[in-house]
Order: sequence, then structure tokens, then C-alpha cells
Amino acid sequence: MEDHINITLAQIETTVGDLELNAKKILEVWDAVDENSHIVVFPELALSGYPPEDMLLRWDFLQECRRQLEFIVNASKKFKAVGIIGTPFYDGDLYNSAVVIKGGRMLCVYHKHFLPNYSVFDEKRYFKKGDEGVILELNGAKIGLSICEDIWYPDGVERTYALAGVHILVNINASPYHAGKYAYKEAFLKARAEDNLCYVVYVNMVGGQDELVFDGRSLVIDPTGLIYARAKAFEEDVLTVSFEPKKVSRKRLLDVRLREQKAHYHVISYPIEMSKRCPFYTPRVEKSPQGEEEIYTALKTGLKAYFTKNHFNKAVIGLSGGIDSSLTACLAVDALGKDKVVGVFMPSAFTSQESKEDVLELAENLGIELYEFPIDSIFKKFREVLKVDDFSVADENLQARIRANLLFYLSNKYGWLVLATSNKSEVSVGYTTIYGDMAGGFAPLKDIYKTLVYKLAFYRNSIKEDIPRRVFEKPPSAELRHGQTDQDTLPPYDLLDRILTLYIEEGLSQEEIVKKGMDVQTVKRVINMVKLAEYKRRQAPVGIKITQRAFGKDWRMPITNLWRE
Ligand SMILES: Nc1ncnc2c1ncn2[C@@H]1O[C@H](COP(=O)(O)OP(=O)(O)OC[C@H]2O[C@@H]([n+]3cccc(C(=O)O)c3)[C@H](O)[C@@H]2O)[C@@H](O)[C@H]1O
Ligand SMILES: Nc1ncnc2c1ncn2[C@@H]1O[C@H](COP(=O)(O)OP(=O)(O)OP(=O)(O)O)[C@@H](O)[C@H]1O
Ligand SMILES: NC(=O)CC[C@H](N)C(=O)O
Repeated sequence: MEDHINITLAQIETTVGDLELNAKKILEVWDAVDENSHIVVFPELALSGYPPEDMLLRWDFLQECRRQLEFIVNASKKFKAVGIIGTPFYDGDLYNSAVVIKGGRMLCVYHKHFLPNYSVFDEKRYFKKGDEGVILELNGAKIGLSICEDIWYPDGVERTYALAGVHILVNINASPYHAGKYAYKEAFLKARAEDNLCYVVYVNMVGGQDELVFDGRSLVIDPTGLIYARAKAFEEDVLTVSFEPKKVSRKRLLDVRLREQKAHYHVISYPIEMSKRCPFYTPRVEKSPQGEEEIYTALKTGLKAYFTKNHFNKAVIGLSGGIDSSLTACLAVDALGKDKVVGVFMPSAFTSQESKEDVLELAENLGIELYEFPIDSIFKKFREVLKVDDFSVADENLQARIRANLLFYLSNKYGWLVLATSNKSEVSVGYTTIYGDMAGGFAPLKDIYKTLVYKLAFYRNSIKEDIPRRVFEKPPSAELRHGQTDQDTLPPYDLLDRILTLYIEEGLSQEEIVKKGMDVQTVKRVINMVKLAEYKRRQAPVGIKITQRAFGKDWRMPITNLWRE
């Protein structure tokens, strides 16, 4: 057995549908590490991008996946290292697979066993489940393969691998981010390593795809359950790690728990001889961000991926002088660069002088281009045409709709992405105008409750104080009529967000929320607003998933719904 073998965790970002580009990137990374590594491992479905959704129901797409896979196989003739590539794989039926490639040929294929079909995942819609394990025996070191969800089960294929004497479990992933998930994953991956008395190599995807963000943070856990190596968070990273299989063998002589267990899966082993000596790499453990820093970085990653992959040249934001649009502007500048962000101030008769000053100060601090388009004359003209004298909610909303028209004119004319500024509290209760301020191409704060908007804005200002202090201090107002504040219509945001979190994230009933000490009428009203706003949410722009239950694929509520709490 070799003293050590090197495995490279290729934590890359690929793009759904751009198979040629994805294949090119895979080959470039492989080429760069080929001399110094025995095995190069790419994320789940790296070749197609993740999730390819209903593209997987197109035969032409699957054929192109196969063609690009064969291109990679052919190009690998010049490589010495083994490559493990995640790809859709058609073989009599469609599988989510890890293809093992060596020296110009496909050595074997592992098909994912556990297909997630909850939350944002629909894998049973597309794939057939695999039922056979794959072990690579590289110069005597045994390496067992699995894909993402497989390792979420303590008695899954990894347990069978351990019983077959595997030293290293390699698990490839496209694991979407939500706040708190990394700590949970780290804990159970440590348990897998400890229980199976071997190394765990967890290779994750990074980047963004529509509402999903992938945080990277690929991990290696050693047989004692300690973090041995970690790749960067929210960035591409190629991490080569040296493993000593003998450490596993020695540990299993002292800790004999595996002898008492029985295997569940059929496993095939593939021997690989490689006369190649690689340098020993001291493991690198990158920092893992937490709290507001982590969420802010996730938002930047998601926004940048959406903007870049959909080929926008600038992002445009209606700046009101409020906290939501101010934070959205900071995010856009941090994710895209100040030259790619345009602010638009659209005052009406109800806009305060303070709002104007705050918008000017923010734009100047951020160094972004700012346009001013007053909307009074348009508003008057609309009312004239409509022949109305009184002032109702419809007139409030009309102002928001005029602003949306102007923003989409700029978007349409210059190819700019309109960033909607709605936050999760507003989207939950429908406190936003449909086809008005709710309209946009992308809504970065869609899954951020208002109380968290403030925390993120504080965090952002702690790096550089771009948001004027007054924006934090003034009561939130839509400024659609004189003296309006959000709190005329909504409960205070800390109370609202507590009720919403219990109802949406934790699934508590009205009665259970009231038992937690909240006023029955307020809880009733909030839940009713959430239900009535379903039609708005169904038409809302996509935004970045940050919580465990975002208003995207995780939330599939009926619009017509007569269920009474
Ligand atoms: N189930 C359903 N299916 C299809 N359409 C449905 C519907 N229920 C109502 N509708 C229609 O929806 C329309 C009402 O919705 P919409 O026009 O949005 O108006 P609405 O929800 O009545 O009012 C919007 C609220 O958001 C506030 N707002 C607006 C802008 C910004 C902010 C802020 O602070 O950021 C707050 C504003 O002050 C007001 O309280 C009506 O035309 C109604 O017929
Ligand atoms: N005067 C304005 N000029 C430009 N855009 C505006 C203006 N008023 C509102 N908007 C747009 O509509 C969105 C919702 O309006 P709102 O006044 O609620 O602002 P906000 O940024 O959400 O701040 P807050 O709710 O904290 O007052 C804003 O974020 C902004 O994009
Ligand atoms: N692609 C997958 O199998 C992802 C499922 C897994 N539970 C995760 O969220 O990481």
C-alpha cells in the first residue's frame, strides 16, 4: 500500500446548460493538478450544472451530456490521474452518476442511491435510483463512492463500504445553502467518519443557480472525526489533500466496532495501479464565515451568479432612502462593482426632503450613477385620464406602479436587471404592490425578514459606513401618502417576524403561536394576510434562498385555499 495518496477536491462553479464551458473547466482543473494528484473529484452533476430541472426530460440535452462526457474521456488520454465527474448518465434509464475516468476510458460508473424529493429537490421526477456500490482500489487504498444525499443516511452505502474495508469515503455534492445548514452538515459528516472509522471527502459545488446558492466549504474529516481540510466558502477552490490509508487500518485494529455489523449493499471493486509518486500536502483549513457575514456573502454570490450567467450589463434599483433599497444597493455594488449599478430616485409629492438627502448621500458614498425622475406629472396625468378626485389605496399603489414602469423602461432599453427590494416580511403578508415595487427581475432580499435586513445593513456599515445613519433611525414608510408608516398597517416588525418565523419556518398553528404568548387577534390577522398574499407570491420575481423554507420551490401553497386555521 502507498504511504499516502493525493485526492484533489475540485470545488468549481458550473453553469446549467453550458455543457461545453463546463467540460472545458473540468479539463482545465484536471490538467492543472494532474502531476500532483492521484484522483481529481468534481461535484455532483458538474457537467450539466445543478439543478438542470426539466432539461433532464429532453433527449437532445442528455445526448449532449453524453457527447461532452465522451469528449472529456477522450481528452483524459494525456492525464495520469483518475477523474471522478458528476453527470446525468443514461444507461437504459436516467441516473444521477459519478463517472470514473482513467487514461482515455470510462472505468466504471456509480449511480446515486438516495434521490432527494423534498424541499427544493425533485430528483425522483428525473432519475432512477442506483443499487450498487463502487469501490476503487488504488494501489491498495480502498475508496468508496457516493453522491450527496447518500451520505445523509447513517446506514447507507457508506456503511457497506466501511465493512468492506474502505479507507476513504468520497461523496460528491450539489448541496444548496441555507443559514445554519453548514454546521448541521459538518456535525453529521464527522459522525460518518467516526462511525465508519475512515476519512470522509465531501466535495461541494459553489456559486449560484436561480434561487439557489452553493457555499462550497468542501471538507475532509479524518477517522477520529476532526476536520482535516476545508476549502474556501462561496468561492471556487481546488484543494489537494494527502491521505494515509494506514491510519485507517491501524485505527480499525484498536476500534473493532465494525466487526459486529452486516453489509446491506452489493459492491463492486475496481483495481487501479498507478506508478506515480506525488508530494505530500499539509492540509489547509479555510475559514468558515458565520452569522451576518455568511448570509451577506451568500446574497452576493447568488446575485452575482444570476446577473453574470444571464448576461446583464448593469443592475438598476429604485432608491427611496429606505433601508431595503439602501441594503440592496450595497449588495449590488459589492457583488457586481459600482460601475455596474444604477440608482433611480423617483420622488412624488409625498417624498420627504430627508429621503432625498439620504438617497443622494448613499449614491455618493457608493459611487454609483444616480438618475432622478419625479413622478408627479405622470401621477396627475393618470388620475386625469381616470377622472378621479378622491385618494384611495389604488392611488397609493399607482405611484409604485409608475415607478416600476420607469425602471422596466430602463431595463428594456439598456439591458439592465431590475432589482426588486421587497423583503420576506413584506412578501409574507403582501405589504407590497403587485406590478409595483414588487416587480423586478430578481429580488435579492426576498428571503430576508425585515429585522434581519437591519442586522445585515449594520454588518455592511461596519465594513464601510455607506448607508446614512438616519436610514436606520427613521420609521419605515412607503411614502405613498402623507405621514404613512409601515406600522399603520403591520404589527411592529420584531413581533411580525416572530409570528412569521413560527408559522412559515416552523409550521406552528395559530393556536400554538398564541400559546407562545402572542396576542390572538394579531396572530390571526398575520396568518390571514399570509394566506391572502399567496397570489402575489406566485407572481413574484425569484430571489435567493437563505432560510430553511423560502418562498420558492420550498413553498408550494395553493392560492385558492379555504383551509381555516
Ligand atoms: N386571489 C387573488 N387573485 C388575483 N388577484 C387578486 C387576488 N386577491 C386580490 N387580488 C387583486 O390584487 C390587487 C390588490 O393588490 P395590490 O395592488 O398589490 O394592492 P394591496 O395589496 O391592496 O395594497 C398594497 C399594500 O402594500 C403597501 N405597500 C405598497 C408599496 C410599497 C410598500 C412598502 O412599504 O415597501 C408597501 C401599500 O401601502 C398597501 O397597503 C387587487 O386588484 C385585487 O383584485
Ligand atoms: N421615491 C422613490 N424613488 C425611487 N424608488 C422608490 C421611491 N419610493 C419607493 N421606491 C421603490 O419602492 C420600494 C419600496 O418602497 P419603500 O418606500 O417601502 O422603500 P424601502 O427601501 O423598502 O424602505 P422602507 O420600507 O424601509 O421605508 C423601494 O425600496 C424602492 O425600490
Ligand atoms: N443534491 C442533493 O442530493 C442534495 C440533498 C442534500 N440533502 C443536501 O441538501 O445537501
